[in-house]
Amino acid sequence: MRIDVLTVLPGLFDCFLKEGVIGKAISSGKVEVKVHNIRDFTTDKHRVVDDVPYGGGPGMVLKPEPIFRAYDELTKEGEKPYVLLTEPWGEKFNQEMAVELSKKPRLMIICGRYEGVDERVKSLVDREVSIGDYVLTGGELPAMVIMDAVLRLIPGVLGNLESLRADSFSDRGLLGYPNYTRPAEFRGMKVPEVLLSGHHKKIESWRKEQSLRKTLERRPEIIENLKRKGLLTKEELE
Ligand SMILES: N#Cc1c(N)n[nH]c1-c1ccc2c(Cl)cn(Cc3cccnc3)c2c1
Repeated sequence: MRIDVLTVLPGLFDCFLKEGVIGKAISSGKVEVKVHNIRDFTTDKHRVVDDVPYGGGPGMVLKPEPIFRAYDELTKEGEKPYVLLTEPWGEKFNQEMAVELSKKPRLMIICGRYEGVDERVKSLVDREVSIGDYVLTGGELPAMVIMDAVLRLIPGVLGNLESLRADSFSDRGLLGYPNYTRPAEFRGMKVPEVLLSGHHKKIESWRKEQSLRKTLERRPEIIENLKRKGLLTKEELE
């Protein structure tokens, strides 16, 4: 998969693209991510990317020309990308969308800043996406959240251990089970006996029960949704 990111703050992506699972996936060539500075697609001496909003109002708006120039330049060859625009009021991003996007051969993510992008930019966009009902200062963090959730789904990106963990639980949106490591007792708090038993079947069913219980308590709508889709097994429903 290739992802092109358009942003006026390319430096925000430096650590994200160098470290961890995503950094390894890029350095190993499993995925390709290119970050482009919208300023590099301006033609004036001052490399202006924003301007005051028509009709007045606070803040600045990202101009359409540099973004269109970037799009034209980056789509001259190869497959046309599926274009995302991060927006405060976009469609809510979720695991289902992450799975759908992970199947696209090429994505482009336009990250806005200031008060947003000129409305005409949306003629390039396939999906306006928000990562949640809270207000951030710009579209770069949402772009990193989306890339993280999508790229981990690309075959080969997760290591063996992690891919075992990425079972039907997390990918069904169920909450995770409790994790413990040494010591077996710490400040009077003991690790559940079952986890010390070495009985893999019992451990697996304990973890499944913990995950379902936590999901039912904290996010009952996820359980209802899975029930409706027939994605819970008979024993999971018991
Ligand atoms: N995704 C997402 C998301 C989220 N969940 N919160 N905020 C954002 C987000 C995404 C894109 C932009 C752009 Cl472009 C400018 N801003 C700042 C802003 C915030 C509120 C009103 N006007 C501008 C963005 C915020």
